[in-house]
Amino acid sequence: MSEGGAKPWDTDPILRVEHLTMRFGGLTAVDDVSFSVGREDITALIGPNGAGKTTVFNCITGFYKPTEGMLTLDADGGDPFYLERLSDYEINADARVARTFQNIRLFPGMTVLENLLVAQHNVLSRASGFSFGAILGLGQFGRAEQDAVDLARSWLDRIGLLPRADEAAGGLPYGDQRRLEIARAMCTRPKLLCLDEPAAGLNARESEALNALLQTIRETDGTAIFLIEHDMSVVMRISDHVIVLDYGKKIADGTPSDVRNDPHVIAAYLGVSDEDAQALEARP
Ligand SMILES: Nc1ncnc2c1ncn2[C@@H]1O[C@H](COP(=O)(O)OP(=O)(O)OP(=O)(O)O)[C@@H](O)[C@H]1O
Repeated sequence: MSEGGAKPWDTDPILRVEHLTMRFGGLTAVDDVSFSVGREDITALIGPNGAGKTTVFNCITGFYKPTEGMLTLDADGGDPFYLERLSDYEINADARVARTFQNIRLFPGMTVLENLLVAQHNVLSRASGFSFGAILGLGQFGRAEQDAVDLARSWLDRIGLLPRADEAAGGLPYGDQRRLEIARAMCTRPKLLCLDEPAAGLNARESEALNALLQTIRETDGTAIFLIEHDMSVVMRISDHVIVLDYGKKIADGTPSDVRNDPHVIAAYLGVSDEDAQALEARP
């Protein structure tokens, strides 16, 4: 594990996870895990199958209520959001945490553009005041609707799908569907974007396009990215910070080069015993 002074993600975190524990009956899926997610970072959560990665995600995004622990999301100087106390709806709409899932969850029969408009239904519902004027497209609602279309089209432009705006989303190639899902999450203007295995099933070219998209989000949108990923080429190339879980516990936390050379991480991935890991660590 990396040692030394304070890391950038500790000095300016958007999210602090403290002593997170999640038990399912007798099984401890996540065991007293603490880490920070930096405001301007791409942070990766990695680990072998069953290590507890998705469970951590589900706690942060409100799908599970943690058994123990605090999840504090910074609120631009206002009162922070304590995510462990909020519903998944509040975490998304108020704390502005968006997520994607391991399996694609677009509406395949809707058009590409409609998928991005559906994502903005909270803003549109608020602007409508649920009124008759909204049905007629009047006043505030008319403007909000135009803003929603403009935002959706600007995202389609960024991911190169504007020419296919009116096609059914289900007919897009897999890599385009993955990037459309990320664009859909970004249409909610999140402060923290959580991506569950975004590179799963992508070929090398699609993976390249994904990397480029994530880097531009980090650089131009001011959205922190937190991702679970098995594809080490993606993790090592685009992450600023990598956290490694094994059997529910954090075993490493540092820069990509810190964790790449960590004997505990090597041992976890190769399935060697703790004793062998110690021997690896003791080697000059
Ligand atoms: N709802 C649940 N009920 C009971 N056990 C669960 C539940 N969700 C996860 N687990 C268990 O918790 C442990 C961690 O699972 P989790 O899905 O978080 O791991 P993971 O690191 O995301 O794995 P993978 O890389 O295979 O997706 C596993 O033993 C899993 O079977």
